[in-house]
Amino acid sequence: MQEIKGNDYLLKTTNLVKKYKEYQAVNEVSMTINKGDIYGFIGRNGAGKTTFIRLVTRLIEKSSGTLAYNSKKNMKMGAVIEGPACYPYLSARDNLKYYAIQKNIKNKKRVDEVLEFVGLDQVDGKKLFKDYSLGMKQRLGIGLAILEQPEFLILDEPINGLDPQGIVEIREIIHRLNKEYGTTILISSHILTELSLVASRYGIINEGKLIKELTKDELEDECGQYIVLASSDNQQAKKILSDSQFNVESNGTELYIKTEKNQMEKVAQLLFKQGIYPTNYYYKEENLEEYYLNLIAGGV
Ligand SMILES: Nc1ncnc2c1ncn2[C@@H]1O[C@H](COP(=O)(O)OP(=O)(O)OP(=O)(O)O)[C@@H](O)[C@H]1O
Repeated sequence: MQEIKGNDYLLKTTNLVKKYKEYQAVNEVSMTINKGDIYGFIGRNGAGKTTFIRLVTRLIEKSSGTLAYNSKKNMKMGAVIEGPACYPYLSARDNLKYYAIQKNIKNKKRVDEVLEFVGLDQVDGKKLFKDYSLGMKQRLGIGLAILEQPEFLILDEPINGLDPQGIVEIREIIHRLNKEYGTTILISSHILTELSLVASRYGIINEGKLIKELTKDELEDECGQYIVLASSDNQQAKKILSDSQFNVESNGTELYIKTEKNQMEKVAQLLFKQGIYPTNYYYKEENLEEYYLNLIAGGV
């Protein structure tokens, strides 16, 4: 686990609980989000992601535990929770202008800056929010959330239902916000492969409990790397490889040899010498999705 130095964290929760009657939607979650993180918050439907996000944005009251921000008294926070909250009969510009007035934003150029930042500056000004594509709606939602240049941005399932192009656009916005403005971002999703392209740290929640927190590097280390082998005699192959100190598991039809890619030749030679011939032989690196499914199943 990455060491958290004194003041590096932005948000720290300790044993945070949200109960609905006897049901613990968030169950003793101790999470740390560091300044500058793009924190990928992973969990399947009903795992407790939105409830946790509503707690940290103080939309709902916690039942117990602590929640601490390490920032100035009035830290600016922006959020898009359960879809963008925009006026359907206003254009992007008018939606932004309306929020700018509400939030008392004096900088007259800010609306144009945001429109450009989220790629909506070229959209026909007569087009209303209700007629936007889902991707445009999400981008405007993010635009509203960043109007005040928040230190912390929370995006709840921002890529749900988007087409590949829409996903790429949101990903670019997230990267730019983090790199150019140093915005700390919490992004929840169950589209794990997509999350793995943006997140620098991960928290995995299941049935209300945070079951794992890890950095991108730690995830790469923990994701399994193995040779997959089917052969003329799997049982004998397993014995030969185990005798040579390889860590081998079998699923009945294939062997999984936990080792590095550069061992492929050695493994093949060991088997050939004993007259065993592969019928299928390849190297596999487990991705975030497979790691997560294994973790949820208690397999890691
Ligand atoms: N206001 C509420 N009253 C009672 N139960 C609730 C309430 N809000 C959420 N829950 C329950 O808490 C659990 C967690 O819900 P939550 O919406 O946080 O999950 P989620 O991970 O965001 O899922 P999804 O991806 O489907 O939005 C669910 O079982 C849900 O039914």
